[in-house]
Amino acid sequence: MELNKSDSGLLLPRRQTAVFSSHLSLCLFCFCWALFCTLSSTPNSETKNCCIQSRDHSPTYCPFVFFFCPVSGLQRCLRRGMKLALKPSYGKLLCPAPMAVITSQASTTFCPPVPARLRVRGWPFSFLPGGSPALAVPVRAFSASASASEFPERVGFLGMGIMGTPMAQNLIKAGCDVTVWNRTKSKCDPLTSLGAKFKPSPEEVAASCDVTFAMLADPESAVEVACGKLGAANGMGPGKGYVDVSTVDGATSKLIGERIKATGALFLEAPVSGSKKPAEDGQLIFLTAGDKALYGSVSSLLDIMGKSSFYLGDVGNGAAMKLVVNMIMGSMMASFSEGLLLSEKVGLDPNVLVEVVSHGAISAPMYKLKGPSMVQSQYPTAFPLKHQQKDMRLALGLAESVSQSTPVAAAANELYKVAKSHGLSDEDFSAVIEALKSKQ
Ligand SMILES: NC(=O)C1=CN([C@@H]2O[C@H](COP(=O)(O)OP(=O)(O)OC[C@H]3O[C@@H](n4cnc5c(N)ncnc54)[C@H](OP(=O)(O)O)[C@@H]3O)[C@@H](O)[C@H]2O)C=CC1
Ligand SMILES: O=CCCC(=O)O
Repeated sequence: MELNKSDSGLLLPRRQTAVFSSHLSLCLFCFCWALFCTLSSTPNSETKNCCIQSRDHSPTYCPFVFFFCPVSGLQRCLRRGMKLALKPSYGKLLCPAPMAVITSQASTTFCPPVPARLRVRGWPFSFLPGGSPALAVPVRAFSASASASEFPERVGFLGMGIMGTPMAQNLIKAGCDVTVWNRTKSKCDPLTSLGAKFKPSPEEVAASCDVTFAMLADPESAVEVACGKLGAANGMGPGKGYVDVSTVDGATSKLIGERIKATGALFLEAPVSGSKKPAEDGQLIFLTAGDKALYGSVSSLLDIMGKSSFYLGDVGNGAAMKLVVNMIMGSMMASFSEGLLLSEKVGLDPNVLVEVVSHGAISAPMYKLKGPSMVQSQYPTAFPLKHQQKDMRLALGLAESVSQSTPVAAAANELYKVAKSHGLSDEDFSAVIEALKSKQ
């Protein structure tokens, strides 16, 4: 066997020397990387409320992730007593590339949720029975005057549709104690199998939770669930909060808010921008208005479900902002549909049009996401067409209330109505293109 003389004078096999030096280089690289990132990073709004979601990370990697997390200012967050939450995007943003891959891997098998009694406040590690370390989400009690750093203990969620389901799932995965309800009970099954509790009415959910979210189809269902016979308002009271994340008009939101507040509870409207995929990825945008104390109290929950939130003042402003955004989106989609069909009619490849648009000033993620399937007449539902038409109708009502002229949106609304009359209500709203085809 060939031998090398090491610096210390020891004689080592040549292969061992090579292995030793490659390990040494790796350690050196890791150390330099951690040092560089620690020095170069500061806690920002991304890291401020971050916490490690135990289900998203294999415990094998958790300490590894944590080792690198000085990197991201995470240890500094901890030292300052901030809540910790690590989202895959967080990993992608701040960790080196290989880490991004590791941190975005979900591992429910190896990293079970941390039981509340085993969580250690202010320290991210807890030890599960069997000795496997997992990362814990510190949980604190909710109060109406809670600051942004507090975490409501028991969270209710009403409405397990396309949006409500992934939003509630993200809360469960983050370690929240979640209780769910849905008109069609079977849609709660995926949530209860993840650990959620079930209650048979909105009233009972609200009565058993500190804060209750509602994600319902339209103004009628939002009012029914909040103020109806077995509605959430009956279970509300001082020290509780109700957050309506459905897309409704301002008048509906005010009605619900008044009913909730009459019980002594707090109310926040918080409709969301972003569709099915952002809901799954915890990347929604919340447009909130109402009780600011409640906004502060639930901000950590909004951070789990979304990437940003706006506080817009009085109830009605969040609803108005959401309707204006969706009015623009509805018109954009109608116009895009016309463009796709016109390009095809004049002998162009609509796929190339999608590509051209994506390079220019009118580029929008929505076109890139939905264009290719629209060309193939496929409309996998993320945002149901019936909801887009509802939003156009409500936006036109808003415009009417202040005598604002909106002829483009009014024309687009007609197209959505035609699409609905062709049985496309439950297709994605991009199916509005079919209304233009059938006209010809
Ligand atoms: N999908 C999207 O991309 C987005 C949607 N939104 C908005 O979010 C809200 C929900 O959307 P989404 O999840 O897509 O819609 P879905 O149609 O998938 O879900 C609607 C939910 O409302 C419930 N519901 C409907 N009518 C009633 C009623 N009368 N009483 C009780 N519950 C009722 C449904 O219960 P059941 O299961 O029993 O039918 C279901 O839970 C809408 O306001 C929509 O405009 C906002 C942003 C994006
Ligand atoms: O209300 C639906 C919004 C859909 C989106 O923002 O992509």
